[in-house]
Amino acid sequence: MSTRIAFLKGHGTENDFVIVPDPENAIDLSPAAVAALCDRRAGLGGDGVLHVVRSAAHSEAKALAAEAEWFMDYRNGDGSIAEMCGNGVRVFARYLLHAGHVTEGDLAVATRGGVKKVHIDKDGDVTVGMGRARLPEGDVTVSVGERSWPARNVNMGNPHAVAFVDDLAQAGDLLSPPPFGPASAYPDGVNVEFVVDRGPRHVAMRVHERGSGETRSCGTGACAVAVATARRDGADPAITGTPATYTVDVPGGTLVITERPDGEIEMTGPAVIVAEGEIDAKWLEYMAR
Ligand SMILES: N[C@@H](CCC[C@H](N)C(=O)O)C(=O)O
Repeated sequence: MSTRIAFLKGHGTENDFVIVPDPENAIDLSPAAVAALCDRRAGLGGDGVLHVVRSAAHSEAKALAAEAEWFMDYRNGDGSIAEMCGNGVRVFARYLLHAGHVTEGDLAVATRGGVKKVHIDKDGDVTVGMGRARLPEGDVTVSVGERSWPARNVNMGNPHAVAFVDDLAQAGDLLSPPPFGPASAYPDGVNVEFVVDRGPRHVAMRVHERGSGETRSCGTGACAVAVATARRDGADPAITGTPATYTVDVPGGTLVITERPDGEIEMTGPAVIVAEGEIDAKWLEYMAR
């Protein structure tokens, strides 16, 4: 009899994930296995995988086990590893509630970007403390085809290049082939956001994610956009002493981002579980061969 592997499907503003509960870290999730799960035609389909592991059972999270029982072992759709996924951590928390591992309210989740504090609301929204943004100096340019734009370099634990454009369509129908930031600035690749103004402290963006292609939302990307827009607008909470809140529309919904005077950034938005099921371990083994 073949072994079954449980999975769930979830999304945060349509940034969608295959969730693989694996408390004791017993499943071999090779990059090829992740890519097979995320394949939208031959697999389940997703922008990435949320591998749900007890911190104590994972070499990268053991040291965080006293602070956070669960580790989000996040993988991009192509199987690569990323430091952080903002929508992922909100969907991860929604899964923990769904599975009865936690109750509504506050919890901590271990990630490669450190321990994140999460709040699960009764109304369905999930808020995550994303930490502080770093804004490395240096000129960055992003290009799509023949067009190029200057961009702001923002690090949210993972790298982002934020470009302000006149019209989101300027970046093309589909952000592929990938927009390009100078290789020297991003030796490990970069996520690229294109941004337009919608109103006071209100913007809209499209994103091309490293390791996943164009997605319908990116949480770390929305935070990078909020910070880049605030600085462009001359709003720096560390100087003004007042929080700056931006509404960021993404193709898959809306995220609300607040940067506080101490630099800490909070992101709020929906996180949904849409399905659950099982796959045959032999199928995964075959696809990952
Ligand atoms: N969609 C995510 C970001 C996932 C990681 C990114 N593709 C990277 O490689 O840095 C989010 O919601 O933040």
